[in-house]
Amino acid sequence: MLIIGIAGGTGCGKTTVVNQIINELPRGEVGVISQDSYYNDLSHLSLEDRRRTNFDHPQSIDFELLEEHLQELTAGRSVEQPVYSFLECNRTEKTIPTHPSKVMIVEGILILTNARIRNMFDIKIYVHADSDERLIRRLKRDVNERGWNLNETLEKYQCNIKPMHEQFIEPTKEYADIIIPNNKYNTVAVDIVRTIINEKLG
Ligand SMILES: Nc1ncnc2c1ncn2[C@@H]1O[C@H](COP(=O)(O)OP(=O)(O)O)[C@@H](O)[C@H]1O
Ligand SMILES: Nc1ccn([C@@H]2O[C@H](COP(=O)(O)O)[C@@H](O)[C@H]2O)c(=O)n1
Repeated sequence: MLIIGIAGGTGCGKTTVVNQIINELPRGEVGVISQDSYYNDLSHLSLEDRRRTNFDHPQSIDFELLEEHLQELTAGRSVEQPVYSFLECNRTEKTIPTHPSKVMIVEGILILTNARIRNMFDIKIYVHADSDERLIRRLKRDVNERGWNLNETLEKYQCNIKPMHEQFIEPTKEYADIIIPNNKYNTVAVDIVRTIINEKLG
């Protein structure tokens, strides 16, 4: 199994790049694991307290479960990937059966911060977009899709998102084998990654 890690700050376009990469590949040959599925279980907290959590700090992620799942998949066994609710700020009771495949893509802002996870990746990719571009995309998404208003999103950006990005996420760019500039849609970079995957799929 070839495991590809795709990191980068919030709104840089990781999900979009992953979808572009897998769009023209044979279904079932490439699996995707999202870091969002591995946010810690916060069922013991009220929704109000969950909404106050710093979701941009590495400690917000259950890296042990992510590592266990990657080990299981590498060993050829299926796992139950948790399903996350951004509106509830918590894991739901649902899971998605995730089966081993020739290529597994793992994407998330913090996935390169954890050395054990990082060392499991055959290829490490960092998607870069300028911070103003990312903030604009993030504002639109949080307000339209994730249940936050404009002021809440700007406050989160100043208190958590920006400082955590500078402290934990941006420095992981140095681990990347490939950096994809994504201020604009980057079809050339996507084609290159797809070519690498196609070679693996044989
Ligand atoms: N290159 C790009 N140019 C303009 N908008 C983009 C680009 N890449 C992604 N987007 C948009 O930005 C938003 C965030 O993208 P997404 O892929 O969800 O980022 P991430 O997964 O890194 O948070 C989405 O609305 C997406 O359509
Ligand atoms: N309940 C939550 C959990 C996380 N977030 C934010 O998601 C961002 C990471 O996801 P991307 O798709 O943007 O990579 C991260 O910056 C968290 O702040 C959230 O808003 N609500």
